Amino acid sequence: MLRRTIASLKSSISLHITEEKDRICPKHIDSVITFVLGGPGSGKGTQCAKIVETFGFKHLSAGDLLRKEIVSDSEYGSMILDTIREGKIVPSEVTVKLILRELESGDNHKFLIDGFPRSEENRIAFEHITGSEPNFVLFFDCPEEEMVKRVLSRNQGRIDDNIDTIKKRLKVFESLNLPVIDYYAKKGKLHRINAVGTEDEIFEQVRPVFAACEKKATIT
Ligand SMILES: Nc1ncnc2c1ncn2[C@@H]1O[C@H](COP(=O)(O)OP(=O)(O)OP(=O)(O)O)[C@@H](O)[C@H]1O
Ligand SMILES: Nc1ccn([C@@H]2O[C@H](COP(=O)(O)O)[C@@H](O)[C@H]2O)c(=O)n1
Ligand SMILES: [Mg+2]
Repeated sequence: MLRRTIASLKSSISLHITEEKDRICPKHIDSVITFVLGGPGSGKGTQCAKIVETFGFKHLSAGDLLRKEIVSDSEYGSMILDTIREGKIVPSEVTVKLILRELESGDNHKFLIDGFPRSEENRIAFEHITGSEPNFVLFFDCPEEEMVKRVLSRNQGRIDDNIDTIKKRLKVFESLNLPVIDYYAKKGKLHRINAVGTEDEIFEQVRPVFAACEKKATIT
């Protein structure tokens, strides 16, 4: 059902989704969708790798999908590159389209959507287009100083891993991403994780969230 609706949606997504007909409403969606949020360098990707290994989720990193789009022949490539270099947010329709393509591919129905939604605009676009909400949301809460230290020593050749872009990303995190985190906290969907400590220590806070989700799925 989800696949069919997404397939029909793929051709209809444009940069301005305003019409009712452009929505998909997978009411019977049986997927588990987890949003993974946190500032730059808070450890989202690192912890997602552990969740994949332990709980078999499929990891979709919005940033990775956008970076792949830059190196492909995408019409959006140069716009995405400029946006990432400036630490700003790519228009939601572009990012949601990339996420939907991944949700549609493969057999896995348990998804970690890392680095999304980064703004209320992202959140609303996802809800509007898919007609669905995340089952729960992880927030890796990390002090700025630690995030800056981690990003500057990441050494993966990312164009945004420099002090100027990090400062911009931190401002964007505070102004656009924190309201989304507050939104899910108010909805009772947020799991706040203290992102300071070793990778293993942090994962020991993450593990019970997914263990409870598995238990619930067994019972229902
Ligand atoms: N608990 C930790 N302690 C120290 N370093 C860590 C920890 N977790 C991750 N790192 C390191 O910090 C860097 C950033 O981690 P990661 O890429 O997982 O962050 P992220 O939240 O995905 O960042 P971004 O939003 O920029 O993609 C990496 O080099 C990673 O190895
Ligand atoms: N929802 C998103 C996610 C990311 N971006 C852009 O990509 C950059 C890198 O993202 P990471 O998750 O890999 O840190 C980010 O700074 C944004 O420029 C986006 O626009 N929308
Ligand atoms: Mg990451």
